[in-house]
Amino acid sequence: MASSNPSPVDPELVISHKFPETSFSYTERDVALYALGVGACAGDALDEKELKYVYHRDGQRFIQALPTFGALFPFQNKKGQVDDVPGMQFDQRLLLHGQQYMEIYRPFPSSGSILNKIAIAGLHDKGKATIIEIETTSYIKESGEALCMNRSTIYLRGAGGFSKSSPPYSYITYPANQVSRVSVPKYKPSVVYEDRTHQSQALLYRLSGDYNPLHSDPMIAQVAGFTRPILHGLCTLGYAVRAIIKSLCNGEPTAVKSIFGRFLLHVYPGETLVTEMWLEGPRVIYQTKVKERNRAVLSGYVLLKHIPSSL
Ligand SMILES: CCCCCCC[C@@H](O)CC(=O)SCCNC(=O)CCNC(=O)[C@H](O)C(C)(C)COP(=O)(O)OP(=O)(O)OC[C@H]1O[C@@H](n2cnc3c(N)ncnc32)[C@H](O)[C@@H]1OP(=O)(O)O
Repeated sequence: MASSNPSPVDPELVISHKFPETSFSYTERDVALYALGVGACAGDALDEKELKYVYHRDGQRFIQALPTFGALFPFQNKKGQVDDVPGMQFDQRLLLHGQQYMEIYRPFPSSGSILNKIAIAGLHDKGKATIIEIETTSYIKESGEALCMNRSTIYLRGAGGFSKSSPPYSYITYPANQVSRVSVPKYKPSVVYEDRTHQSQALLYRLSGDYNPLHSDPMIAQVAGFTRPILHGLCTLGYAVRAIIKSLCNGEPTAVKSIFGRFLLHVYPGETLVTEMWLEGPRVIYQTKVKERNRAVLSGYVLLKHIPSSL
């Protein structure tokens, strides 16, 4: 007899899905708009470590892209979003960004044409939620050189419970030890950096390509369980990584090799982000807290190319 309450996820259909390749172009204006969206120069328009992200400082030829600029590339996938995946039924308003992992292979040009190759990298039944992981590898279109890889972990509240047997369904295509939750050290952080987001931060950040109404529409935010629109997870990650580059890498955006972040709790625009950093060789463990609520909202690590000498 057919069930009146069909399973929200058909795992075989989901993991066999093949996304088409997608391409898009960006300009220096996109690079600068993104930097403003993650708070560059917000506290000081003359900031000598950050002006280069938004302006051709001292005759500099190109605006320099922050490494997290590459986290925007998956959002240009017109045909590479979770709602395009057959075999998935979920309420889009309950979707949350759970984790982000990025590998950066070469510095981002200040403008360019990009080709995205997209694949399902994970699917997990968490009972009350389903987690889907989407991996996007981005290439310079003309040369075919790989620029970066983004693996986005998406937490779909209310869409779990599809496993037919125990243990619950879990599938990944990558080494399990590559992305795991970090334990924040018990000892004092090497550096602490504080940044106040603006009330309109999500409204500014969305112009970089993530138009999810959870970040702009008060009614949708309430349906999703929040008192008002929340900040994009990748905006918070952009603040944290910018704080690390400024504090430990003298503002040099090409110092970063890979980035991992787990979104622990939502952030409301206007709140103050306090990022604590622990330097362990070339690896920076970090935790970002919201000062007003004294709650951790993000933790992870950034792997640098070299051990910083600026401390
Ligand atoms: C292609 C690119 C597409 C990208 C789309 C992104 C679109 C964006 O516009 C959307 C956003 O930016 S949303 C804003 C940013 N994200 C957030 O604010 C979420 C913050 N985190 C939370 O609220 C909770 O951690 C919450 C709710 C996520 C989980 O909390 P709980 O329900 O209490 O979970 P819990 O009971 O602790 O754990 C259940 C199982 O889930 C795993 N888990 C928990 N948090 C996770 C997280 N953040 N990421 C991944 N996995 C997570 C737990 O490990 C647990 O699994 P297991 O039992 O196997 O250990």
